[in-house]
Amino acid sequence: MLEPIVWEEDRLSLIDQRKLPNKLEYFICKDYRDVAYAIKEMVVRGAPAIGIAAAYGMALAEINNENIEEAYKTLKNTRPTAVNLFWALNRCLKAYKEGKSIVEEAKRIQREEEEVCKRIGEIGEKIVDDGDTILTHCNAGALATSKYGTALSVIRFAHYSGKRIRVIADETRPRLQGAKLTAFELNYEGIPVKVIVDSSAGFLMQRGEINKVIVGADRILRDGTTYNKIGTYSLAILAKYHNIPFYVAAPLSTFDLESSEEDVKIEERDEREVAYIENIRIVPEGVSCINYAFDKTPAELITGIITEKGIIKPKEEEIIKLFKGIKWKSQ
Ligand SMILES: CSC[C@H]1O[C@H](OP(=O)(O)O)[C@H](O)[C@@H]1O
Repeated sequence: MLEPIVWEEDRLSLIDQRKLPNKLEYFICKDYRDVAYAIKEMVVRGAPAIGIAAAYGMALAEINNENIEEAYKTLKNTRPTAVNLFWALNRCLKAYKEGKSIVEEAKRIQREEEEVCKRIGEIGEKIVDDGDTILTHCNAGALATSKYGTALSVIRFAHYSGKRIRVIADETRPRLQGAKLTAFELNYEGIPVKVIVDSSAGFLMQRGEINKVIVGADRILRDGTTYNKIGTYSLAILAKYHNIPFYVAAPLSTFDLESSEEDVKIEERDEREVAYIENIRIVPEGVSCINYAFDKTPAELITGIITEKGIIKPKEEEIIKLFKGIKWKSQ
């Protein structure tokens, strides 16, 4: 399986996801600034993955004897929507303030998230039926989490269990995580996958060619409102209209029990991501673009949330129960 995040004691090596699928190369981070750059420029992306990378950014600040508070602030300001980033940074800052090793805390976070993603797959594969065609959006795979993935972990474990599934990955404009990353990951492991343009999803649903939709998440509020890659909300509406089950797969580190919708900043990225494809301008000069990187899906459009502690309905009382007996701070 791919290893997108590799800690090598004095450096952090990240698969440069901007270069996939044509080149499999590592981007080397020697200090926390390199990690901040890698997160902001999407060398590494995906909610759990950016949390783990940021944790190692703090670890690099520790071994380089740099200002930990400065490193924390720089890394915290890279991307605003995925709550895993803040959850991981706060765990590292707490370890530092308690006189513990940040390096060891970062390693612990990576190990835990990998284990959690495995559990999500083992639990979630039960909602997949033999013969299903599953639509997924963006990339919620090993490349987004360090190992297994979330939505792709469910898909992987269904495949491993012998279920004959087919995956439809929509390309996910503008950064094309579906076409470039999900298709790469699944093809790399021999899991049948086809790529479609984003606007085909509704037509395939109308033709009865999609049995389930499974996506990842970047932040889930206590009322089940789910923030994920732009286009997720549209898919949820389409799935509802066509009575197709719509699942979100996410670890507890993606839940944010403290924030309300007003608190959540939806990242707006450089409009050149929309205006250019592979350095060729496709939008007339002088015409500007809108480039929200995420949208929000209300709980009533979600069939279930697959977590490492089980599959729940997106209801506040079920979400709160996930955290029963756990001391947990999202922010
Ligand atoms: C398993 S979380 C993956 C999540 O993150 C992606 O966003 P980005 O590629 O911009 O980091 C997308 O929302 C995925 O669902």
